[in-house]
Amino acid sequence: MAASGDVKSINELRIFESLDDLATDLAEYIAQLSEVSVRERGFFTIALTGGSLISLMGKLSEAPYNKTVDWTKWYVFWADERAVAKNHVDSNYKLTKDGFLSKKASSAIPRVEPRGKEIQEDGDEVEIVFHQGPSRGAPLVGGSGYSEGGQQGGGRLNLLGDLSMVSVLNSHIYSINENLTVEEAAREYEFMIRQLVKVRTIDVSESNDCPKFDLILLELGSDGHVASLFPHHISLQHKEDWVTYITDSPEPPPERITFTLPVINSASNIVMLAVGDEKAMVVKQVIDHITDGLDVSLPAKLVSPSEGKLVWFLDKPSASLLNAKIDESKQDEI
Ligand SMILES: O=C1O[C@H](COP(=O)(O)O)[C@@H](O)[C@H](O)[C@H]1O
Repeated sequence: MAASGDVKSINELRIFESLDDLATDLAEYIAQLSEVSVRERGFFTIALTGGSLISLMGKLSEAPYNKTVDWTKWYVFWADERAVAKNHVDSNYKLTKDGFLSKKASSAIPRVEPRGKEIQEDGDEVEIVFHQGPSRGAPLVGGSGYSEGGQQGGGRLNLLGDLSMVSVLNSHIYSINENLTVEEAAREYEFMIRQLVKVRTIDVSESNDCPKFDLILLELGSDGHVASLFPHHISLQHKEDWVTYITDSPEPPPERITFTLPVINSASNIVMLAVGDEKAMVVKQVIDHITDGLDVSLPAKLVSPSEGKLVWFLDKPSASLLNAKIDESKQDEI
């Protein structure tokens, strides 16, 4: 595994012709990870963030996933949250609930078209899957500091009835407590995660005892931030805490809670998402520019799973400035 900040830590770049293709493949990827985790561990622990990520994973609520994903085994967390009320427009919880967890289905079919490989500037080969054109492919086979169930008792499991919704149990949705100070909320969230690690609902990293989420989904901010880990911020140095807080976010709102880097880098799988041409420069800086040591000016460069896999999902505009050299001769082999 490559050192932090080294581009070699990226295991795969996926670049898509359209947002629709990206969303289709993202849903398929998450569904496959869910299937593997449920088969191997009996649970799927997924940590979400905000931004356009939530709408881009919306196809999971559509056919076939609405019926094939074992939603009852999902445990949902937030890798970062803004310290606002849960019904506030800035809340990542609200974004997820409105845009995903309570979404009705339609009937799209996921498609994947793998195309090539990329040779990085340093000579390392990164698997690259280049997606283009109208999709064609196969449907998936197989299948507050407190949880929502803590408030309401029971979930909205509807396995026997309406299958058209994302049927995650309310008791498996671990939102951050809006009624505490940001410091208390971070502490309480970490405590709750520790309890779930203790009983192995959340897996554990053997190398550092950190929680090992099955999947953490991150979106690259224009300034290179991920979750609520911002450039040059002291929180980038936090090694002991699993969850920390900030009160001086450069982007509003100022108070936020975030997973620390050791937790992010202990995940089994990390998805890094960036879309739109406004992300093109920062994508280039993070992927193409090789730096020595810890580059605290671009937190996304510090995302480097110690045992897991990091896959980038980009659309063409966000990837437009990359020095990606696509090996055309290999495109048909993949
Ligand atoms: O503040 C946040 O921003 C990122 C996405 O960055 P943006 O520049 O696209 O708005 C998001 O992933 C993160 O969860 C959130 O809190």
